[in-house]
Amino acid sequence: MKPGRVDSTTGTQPSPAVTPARATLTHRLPWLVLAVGLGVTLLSWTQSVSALKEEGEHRFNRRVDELHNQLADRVRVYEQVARGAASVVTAFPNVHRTEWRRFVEGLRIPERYPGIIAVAYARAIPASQSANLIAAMRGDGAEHFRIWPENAGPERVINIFAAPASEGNDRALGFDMMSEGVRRAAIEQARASGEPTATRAITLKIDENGGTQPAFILYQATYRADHSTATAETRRAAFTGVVLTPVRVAPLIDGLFDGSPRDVAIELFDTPTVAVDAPIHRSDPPSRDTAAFTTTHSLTLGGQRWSIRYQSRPDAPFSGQTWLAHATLLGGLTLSLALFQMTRSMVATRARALVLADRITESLRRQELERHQLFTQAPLGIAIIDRGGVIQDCNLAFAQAAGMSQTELIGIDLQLRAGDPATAVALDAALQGGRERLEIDQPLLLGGRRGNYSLHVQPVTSDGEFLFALLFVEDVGDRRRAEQHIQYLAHFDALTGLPNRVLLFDRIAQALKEARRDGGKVAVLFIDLDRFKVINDSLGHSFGDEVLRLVARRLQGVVRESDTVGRLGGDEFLIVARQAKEANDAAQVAEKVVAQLAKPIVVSGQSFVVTPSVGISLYPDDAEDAEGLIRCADIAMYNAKESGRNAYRFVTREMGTKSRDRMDLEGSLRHAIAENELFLVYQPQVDTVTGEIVGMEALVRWRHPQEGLILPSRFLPVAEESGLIGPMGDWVLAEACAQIRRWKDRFGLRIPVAVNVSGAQFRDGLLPDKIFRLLDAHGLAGPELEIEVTEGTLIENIEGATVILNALKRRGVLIALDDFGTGYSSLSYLHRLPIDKLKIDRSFIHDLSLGVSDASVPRAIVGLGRSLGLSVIAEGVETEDQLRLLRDLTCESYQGFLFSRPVPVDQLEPLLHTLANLPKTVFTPHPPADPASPAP
Ligand SMILES: Nc1nc2c(ncn2[C@@H]2O[C@H](COP(=O)(O)O[C@H]3[C@@H](O)[C@H](n4cnc5c(=O)[nH]c(N)nc54)O[C@@H]3COP(=O)(O)O)[C@@H](O)[C@H]2O)c(=O)[nH]1
Repeated sequence: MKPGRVDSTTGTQPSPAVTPARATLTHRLPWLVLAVGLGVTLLSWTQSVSALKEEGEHRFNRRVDELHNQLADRVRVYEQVARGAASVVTAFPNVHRTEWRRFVEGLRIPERYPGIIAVAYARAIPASQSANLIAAMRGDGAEHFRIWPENAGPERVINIFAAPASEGNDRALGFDMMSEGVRRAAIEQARASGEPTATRAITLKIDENGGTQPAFILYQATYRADHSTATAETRRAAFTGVVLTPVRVAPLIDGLFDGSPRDVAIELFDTPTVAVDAPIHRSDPPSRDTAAFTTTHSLTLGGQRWSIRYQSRPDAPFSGQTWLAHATLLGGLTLSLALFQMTRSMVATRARALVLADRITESLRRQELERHQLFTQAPLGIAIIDRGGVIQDCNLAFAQAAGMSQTELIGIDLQLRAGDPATAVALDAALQGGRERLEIDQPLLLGGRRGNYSLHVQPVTSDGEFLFALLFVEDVGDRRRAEQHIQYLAHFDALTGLPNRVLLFDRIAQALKEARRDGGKVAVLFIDLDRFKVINDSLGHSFGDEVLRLVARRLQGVVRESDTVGRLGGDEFLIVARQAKEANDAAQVAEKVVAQLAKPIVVSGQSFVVTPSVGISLYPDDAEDAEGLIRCADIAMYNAKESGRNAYRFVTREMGTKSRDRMDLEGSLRHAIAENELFLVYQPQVDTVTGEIVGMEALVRWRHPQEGLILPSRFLPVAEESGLIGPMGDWVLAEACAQIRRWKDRFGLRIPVAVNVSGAQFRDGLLPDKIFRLLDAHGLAGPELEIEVTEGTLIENIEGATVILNALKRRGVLIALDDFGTGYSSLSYLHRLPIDKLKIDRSFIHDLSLGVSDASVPRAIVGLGRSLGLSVIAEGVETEDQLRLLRDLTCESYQGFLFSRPVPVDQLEPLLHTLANLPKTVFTPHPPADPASPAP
């Protein structure tokens, strides 16, 4: 696939999955390994144990052979000893017992023949010769010799010699061997066979008192030398006695281990088999443990067949290196477990790797899809070009920007088709590894459409090797247009299309430069439309906008091309007249302005005249820079307004002073609020019939440290213009609420106190919250306070005013409409607003007394109030005539110098005191001195 092109089929390629069967096998693999490992271990261990056993058995057998042969040899030797001793007796039938002893001692029995107790000789005699034998023996020195047991039988075989000498052997002398069955049987067999013959296991006479010690006696018969011993019969006839060799079994067996390890336990049976489990001798005490190896051999001993059972002792090292088997087992187990763990971890690692691989695949798939989406869906035109500048692929946005189809574009050589040389250069640079960005305003490609494009070329490399380049194309036409629009808005007034303040300053600066160079003059005309606010408020903003557009066109018509007409904002326009040689030139322009605007304007079928007030300033006469010139023209414009409107004025020095005074006043007022120079005076409101005080109006005053008392008519306009009306109004409200609280506390005040609220206070929308906080702070319910607003304030924003007044009304605050009658005659709003009271403007009351009015307006207002359920109060009542007229008109209350001027708190308090003491007080007009109000 070409770089960057995404095949949707690859996008849905399934991720590699592990089949369930394979997963199960993989899962079981560690257990399989463990099983095989354990199997092999068990096998190796069994084989190893069996090999060790075989080897042990072999060793054991060898050892047993060695012991058995040794035993057999001994027995043979003992037989030889018996035979040898018998030969001595045969050769020397009269051998003396001392010679016998010498002979036996010469054999060195204790060292050489373990187990043999003695080598003795017993003579065979008939019982009849017993006395002779006793006599012979005693005669030979054996003084105590006797035959025992006496009279045992006719045939006697009497023990006459026993060596080596010992107490036991001596005790055995005289014993008749034939007296006891086992011995007799053996002697008879020995006599018959002529061969050494052993008894079965017996207890020797010498041991009879010393505990059981198994032993046997080896008999060898002796015969007369001169007699034939060829047959059993002849041997019986030639029989002279027996050489007897008593042998204790224990030393015989123990002797086998002299000089070798005691590694085999031996059990001796005096029977041909070991079926009878009662050995005559055990070399070791019986053990509960089964011996590792056992074998049984037979031994012919003095013609008897004995059995010998050999058993390996537990501590005998026949099995050799048994640890090897254990080591094999242990090693095998360890290896199996290790392999199990290893496989398990390998399987786990593999599983993790598979999951990871799946994730990576999934992530790659997603990336691929994202790339695909990005490429195809991007609003940015993207093309992939190869090293030669040929398009390999492109998205729809690119094709749209190029004005060709994607199919047409693929394969096109961009460098050849670039709409301008800069594009070709950028491409060249990119293909050589650089990076280029440029904006072109040409057809992008042949066949493309003209427009603004931002072109960005990005080479893509891998390990420093160029792969392809990405070409991003963005249609920046909208952006350019937006920039141009912003540029336009920054310098032109959106409503009229005239230069705005910024451009006006620039134009003035240009004109000043020119004037400085040429020594000419520049005139600045500040134009403000008279009473435009009234038009705007009463006829609507779109109407007002249309008026402003028409005025702008007319103003453009009165100036030369080199002059500039601009709009400062609102209804304020500015004309910058270049090359004004003298003031008169400027005056002519101003006259033209006045004349042009004197012509009626028709908007929406309504014809009317908008007059201007024009102020003029001149460079270099009045100011040196744009700001100074505009300020001077503004001052002059005010002067024109003050002097009756629809006129023009040149700025003068006096005007400047007046304006400066205004500025000074603003500074002082700012200071006054902070320094508590403001204070309130209160004017009572009185019932026209009863003369009772029914309310009070709070009016602000300023005690200037130098100028003394300043009235609101002087500082309120400055406060309004400078924005100080906000903090000032807040102060008035706070002070009035605090005073109401004090009066309530001192006099139980029950009448409302009215406070004037300006349009600015109304506009910021925070008024209700501010008032609620004050009421709460002073513990007032709401109806103790009355808010006086003018019609103008309400008309400015009737919707907003409705919200604010409703909020105040909900809290119980009273609302009075001030200066009523002077406004906009649009009374339709009245029934929609929560108003309590109408205040007839004092101009109507004044006119009444002069007789210039027929009281129709006050009458109408009283009627209107009644029909709407509102109370009506007249202000500015100075005379009894006026009061009488008002009473006749049934106007409920009045306010004016007739009753009282606005007075400071201390002067009002005696009245309030009286009010507090009288349930229903009737105040007679009693105007107290008012140092805080001018005389009428
Ligand atoms: N926003 C605020 N406006 C205020 C505040 N205090 C006053 N004002 C407004 O300033 C205007 C001038 O007020 P002021 O100089 O106080 O004059 C008031 C009275 O002194 C005067 N008056 C009262 N009786 C008579 C009279 O018999 N003859 C006569 N010639 N003048 C009289 O009228 C003024 C009260 O007017 P009004 O408020 O419309 O009831 C004036 O518009 C004040 O509203 C303030 O704190 N905030």
